[in-house]
Parts: sequence; structure tokens; C-alpha cells
Amino acid sequence: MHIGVPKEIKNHEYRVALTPGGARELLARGHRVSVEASAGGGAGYPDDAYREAGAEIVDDVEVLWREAEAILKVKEPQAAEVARLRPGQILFTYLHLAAEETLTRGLLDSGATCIAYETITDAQGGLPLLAPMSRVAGRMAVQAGAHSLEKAQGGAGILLPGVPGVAPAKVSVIGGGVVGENAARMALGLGAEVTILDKSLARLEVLDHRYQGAIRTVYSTAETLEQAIRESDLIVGAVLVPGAAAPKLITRAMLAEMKPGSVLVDVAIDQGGCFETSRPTTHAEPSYIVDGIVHYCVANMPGAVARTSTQALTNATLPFVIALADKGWQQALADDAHFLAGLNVHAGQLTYAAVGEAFGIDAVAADSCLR
Ligand SMILES: NC(=O)C1=CN([C@@H]2O[C@H](COP(=O)(O)OP(=O)(O)OC[C@H]3O[C@@H](n4cnc5c(N)ncnc54)[C@H](O)[C@@H]3O)[C@@H](O)[C@H]2O)C=CC1
Ligand SMILES: CC(=O)C(=O)O
Ligand SMILES: [Mg+2]
Repeated sequence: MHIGVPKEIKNHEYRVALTPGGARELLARGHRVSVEASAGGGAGYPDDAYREAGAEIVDDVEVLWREAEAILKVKEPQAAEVARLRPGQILFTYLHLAAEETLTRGLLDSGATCIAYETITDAQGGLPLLAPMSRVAGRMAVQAGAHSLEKAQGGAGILLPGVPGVAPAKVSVIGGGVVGENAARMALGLGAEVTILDKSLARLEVLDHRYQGAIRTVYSTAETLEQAIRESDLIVGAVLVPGAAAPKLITRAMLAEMKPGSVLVDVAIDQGGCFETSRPTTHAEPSYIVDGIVHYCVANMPGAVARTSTQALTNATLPFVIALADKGWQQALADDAHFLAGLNVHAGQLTYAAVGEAFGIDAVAADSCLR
């Protein structure tokens, strides 16, 4: 199969969808890999590293998109990229469609087959292609939150660990999945007082056992959320209902209950955000203030640590890319129900129910596209 890897064009997105090592694995299996010139530069992979692996470097992005059978990306396609997709072409990347109606309709109109990293499942009930970036974003969320608490960013001027004689900050993490656990671990390591709220008792039990009480676990209800809002200096939004738009857990009215200069880091922003006042921001201007509360809502947090993230992403995606290339998309998805869960759009049809629900579009069963 001919696989094309374009340079990412989202604001301050420095990741690339394939490392030279990943390209080498595909080439060894007889596939063709084309990489757009300088696509890996931001992640520390010069064009020569891809050439040495045997890949072709393509200067003209239009040629790359026109000739490749499958396009491998990191972020959801931007408008210029949607326009380049063609019927029958495969797109394999993060899509987060439930947060983006225009993108959803654009992909439907393209006629392409679009497989989302973030809805692929595994036998343990996890999301194996979202997890590596969730680990990165969870860890970064506390760095971002700590920075946002500084006065110059509009924060309350609080140091997360405090100092001897001054109490540490209170950090609440809403959603104790991969992002939430990684954020809580970082906050704990920095000496903050950490609470995780989740709707899943089973998940809270795992976390309680793992951290032996060092992290408080609280079942998430309207009442416990209100208490967290009143007490916290930093709140990390990390909930997910896979493939669906994030529930709005903190409304604008509730901001009035927070301490002035407190910080909301909405990691769930790529699924639309879990705070009513969240709107997607970029690494160029990551935060803004509403009613005295600092909001950090960067939708591609891992792009800022592109080297680490690119390696972690390729580690997770490569087995799926190999299956796709070796077998073709229909056979690869027919052989693996977890991979099939990644199919969001095929030949003008929506194949993911939660996205359909977000926009009132009828969805068909993904396996109906395999016949
Ligand atoms: N902004 C960024 O750069 C990035 C954003 N993300 C996003 O972070 C979000 C979280 O991802 P993961 O941690 O991997 O998901 P996950 O599935 O591992 O965890 C989500 C957790 O939320 C809990 N939850 C669901 N609804 C809830 C509710 N109403 N109240 C409390 N808890 C609730 C679930 O029980 C689960 O434990 C996703 O939207 C993901 O796309 C991930 C990576 C990068
Ligand atoms: C998951 C995601 O949206 C990201 O890594 O940017
Ligand atoms: Mg987005």
C-alpha cells in the first residue's frame, strides 16, 4: 500500500504521524511510504532520517495527497486537508468528530474512509490509540495549571506545593481515566492536595488501591462537584464518553462559586470541553479569563512535546497501520472488532452512532460497510 504522511498544519502542531523507525517497518513489508518535506522536523526527525529508512520525501503536498492510498496524520484534518481527500482514500488520524459538525459533514462529502484513532478499543475496555496522548496531556495539564496559577497569567498567585508553613494548593481532577490519573500523579508528585472525581466506582476503587489513599477519590455527583468547585485552586477536566460530545459539568453560573484566580484546565476540549465556558485555544494563546477564572483549553496539548509524543503515538498506531497496509482496510477491520470501532465515516455514510447523535445525522452500523 502507498502511505502518505503530510506535515501537520494545525497551530503549533509539531508531531508527525510516523517516525523513521515506523516507516522502516512498513517499507520492510513491501509498502511504499511518502513523507512531506520537513514533516518530521518539529519532532526532531530530519528528511534524511526518512530517506535513510527508505521513504520518499515529497515536496508538493498536493502530489502527496493525490497519490497516496492512505493518509496517516496526527490531528483532525484542517479545511485545506478535507478539500484534498478523495473518494476511496483512507484517512487514519485523530478525528474527534462529535465536537466538529463542519468537519463531520466535510468528511462525509469527501467520500473517503475515515478511521479515528480515538475510538479504537481494546479487550480491557481501554482506548489504546488515545491512551498515549492522554498520558502526555494528563501530565502536561498540571504543568499548564501550575503556570496558569501565576499572577502574570491572571491566576491567584498560588504555588502548587506551598512551602513549609503554607498549605499546598487543592487540585481536583474530574474524570479519573488515563488523563485524570496522569494529572493526579503529577499533582501529587508536586505536593498538592489531590482529589479525583469520577462516575465509575470501579475506576475509583482501582485508583484508591493504587495510590493507597494519597489521592482522595470521590464519587462525582452535583453535590460533590459543587464542593470541589468551591475548594479547588486548580480543576482539571478529564471526562470522556467515547466518541461523544463531553458533558458540560461546570456551568458559567458555577464559576461564581470558585475562588478568584482559580484555574480550569479543560483537557476534554477536543471532545467539545466539559466546562460551559471552555472554547478551544492554541499553544500560541493557550488561556483566557472568564469571570475571574483562568481557562486553559488547548486541543492539541501533546503537540508541544512533539518528540516524546511522536514516539509514543507511533508505538501505539504502528500495529494498526501495518494491519491496514498488509490486508487493506476492509479485511483489517473485519478481522478485528476493536479496529472496526475506529471507523467513523465511509463513502458518505456516518458509521459512529455517538457522532450521529451529536448532530442529528443517521449513522449506519460500521460492519455494514464491510459487506
Ligand atoms: N486536549 C488534548 O490535547 C488532549 C485531550 N484528550 C482528551 O481527554 C479526554 C479524557 O481522555 P482519557 O482520560 O483518555 O479518557 P478515559 O476514557 O481514560 O477516562 C475518562 C473518564 O471519565 C469518566 N467520566 C465520564 N463521564 C463522567 C462524568 N460525567 N463525571 C465524572 N467522570 C466521568 C469515566 O468514568 C472515565 O474514568 C478525552 O476527551 C480525550 O480526547 C486526550 C489527549 C490530548
Ligand atoms: C488526542 C488528541 O487530540 C491529541 O493528541 O492532540
Ligand atoms: Mg479539534
